[in-house]
Amino acid sequence: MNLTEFNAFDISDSDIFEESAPAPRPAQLEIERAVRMLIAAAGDDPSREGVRDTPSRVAKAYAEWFAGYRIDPKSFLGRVFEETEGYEETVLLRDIPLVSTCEHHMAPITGKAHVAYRPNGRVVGISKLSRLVDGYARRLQLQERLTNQIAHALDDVLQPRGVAVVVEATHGCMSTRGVNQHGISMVTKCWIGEFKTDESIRRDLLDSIRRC
Ligand SMILES: Nc1nc2c(ncn2[C@@H]2O[C@H](COP(=O)(O)OP(=O)(O)OP(=O)(O)O)[C@@H](O)[C@H]2O)c(=O)[nH]1
Ligand SMILES: [Zn+2]
Repeated sequence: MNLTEFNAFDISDSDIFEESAPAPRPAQLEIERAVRMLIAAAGDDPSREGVRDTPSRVAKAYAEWFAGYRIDPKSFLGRVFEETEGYEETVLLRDIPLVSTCEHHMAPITGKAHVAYRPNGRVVGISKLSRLVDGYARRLQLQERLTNQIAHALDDVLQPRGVAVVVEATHGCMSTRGVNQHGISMVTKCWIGEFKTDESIRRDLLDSIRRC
């Protein structure tokens, strides 16, 4: 897509969803123009003092909310450590804060992810698990896809004996519009390897997530 020819209504799915090579994004001024249109559509006056700078703020916010299109989250797992002293039990990073955006309504998804793996001689720095979650979350997402992407990335790179990802999140599109229901959370899970085949390992993990 040529930026100089950009029209806000011409973005196609392939422009947005190319996995490894994200498409160029609309220029700042084009985003601001679209946001002014949305302010007017909401029924307000885009030239009013209070909202005059809102389009540029929203453009900046987009860069944060959708930073995940600019990176390959798997690259965070590039550094692995092999001196694990034979540690073979589950490694769990619990309660990773999650901020994402629902692809159906562009409403916030907020919650927590729990990411676990059973090492096969190699471990990663635990902060990289948080970065991995954030990298996939900062895109337009379905919770199911997000859960699977995190798990399969960890499995591909680390090739551990098992991977488990549990995501619990609330969807703004349910709490602020539509059914307008608060206090609901969606729970999604992905089990790979020993977490899928061994029920006691899975149960032990769920116990650890609920509280050590
Ligand atoms: N499975 C799944 N559904 C989601 C997710 N995020 C939002 N949804 C749902 O996506 C659905 C979209 O349904 P539609 O009927 O096309 O849209 P809608 O008319 O706005 O639906 P309502 O939200 O029921 O008003 C809704 O049921 C949302 O609750 C998600 O991560 N996973
Ligand atoms: Zn939604």
